[in-house]
Amino acid sequence: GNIIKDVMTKGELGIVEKGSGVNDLQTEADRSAQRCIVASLLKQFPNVTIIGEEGPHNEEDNIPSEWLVTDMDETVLNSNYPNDLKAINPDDIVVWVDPLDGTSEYTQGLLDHVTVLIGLAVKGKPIGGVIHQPYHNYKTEKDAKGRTLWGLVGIGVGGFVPFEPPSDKFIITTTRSHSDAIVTKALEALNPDEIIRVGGAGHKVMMLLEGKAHAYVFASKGCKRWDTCAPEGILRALGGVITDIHGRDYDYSKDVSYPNAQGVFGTTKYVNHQTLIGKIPQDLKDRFPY
Ligand SMILES: Nc1ncnc2c1ncn2[C@@H]1O[C@H](COP(=O)(O)O)[C@@H](OP(=O)(O)O)[C@H]1O
Ligand SMILES: [Mg+2]
Ligand SMILES: [Mg+2]
Ligand SMILES: [Mg+2]
Repeated sequence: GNIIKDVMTKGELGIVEKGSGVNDLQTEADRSAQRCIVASLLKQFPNVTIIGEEGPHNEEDNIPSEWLVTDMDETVLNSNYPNDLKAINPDDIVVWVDPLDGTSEYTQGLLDHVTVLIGLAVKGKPIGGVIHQPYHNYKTEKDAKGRTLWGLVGIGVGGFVPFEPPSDKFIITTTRSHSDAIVTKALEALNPDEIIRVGGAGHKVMMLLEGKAHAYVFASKGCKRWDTCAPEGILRALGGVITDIHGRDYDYSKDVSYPNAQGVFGTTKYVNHQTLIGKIPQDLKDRFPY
């Protein structure tokens, strides 16, 4: 989070167009934050697979020593772990890293949409994650420090207070910078009372976690596993779920292809996931074949 803020303060974003579509940018903040996260994780967990959005890591990467994060969260470490979590083999773990989620919004100065996502998948299932929001409340609080939300299935969540969304209306959150006719059609089929358009998969799932929306719907193949792993891990710790628009789980094992090519459909536990999936017309679903 500090690296992302430092790059913005210096003002030299070093924007590169990644070329896989409209609004697919990378900045110096994406690159540096990924190097920090990957090097810090590898130092303590050399045997787990780590996959980051900004490409494979270089074993010889010498990051500035002050970037290496070595401390751990005592509240999490002191938790009472369920037995199935105690016996995990490092070979079964994949950490999905999105060093800066909401890059479009970052470059446009919509800074509170930005998050850092570190997701934990075990045997292909997203079971936990961390969402760091470096610019939380930055407009209203002087010296705002950002915040870190976490969740682990079987243990719970921390860093925020879960809220139930309003029971008298139905609110969907979706993309603000990657919309198209199909994305819109899927939203119309669900007939929401309100649509909240914000940047980043992390930010949208925070809307679900904090009761600002009931569902996150994105009928597009634009999101990748690193966008959804961490948010999904936390959402699942609260009884919610993310699937594709057919209602099937994504596989987060190390050998999968990265795109969430059948769309993103996330819900809180307060609405019926399969009932909502059932409202998406079949011809629209057929646009997202396996
Ligand atoms: N058509 C597309 N092409 C490339 N990336 C896309 C995309 N649609 C969504 N994404 C990625 O999915 C994440 C959430 O998108 P959105 O804010 O539109 O909901 C963003 O992650 P990054 O900012 O980490 O790249 C965004 O780039
Ligand atoms: Mg990106
Ligand atoms: Mg992302
Ligand atoms: Mg990113």
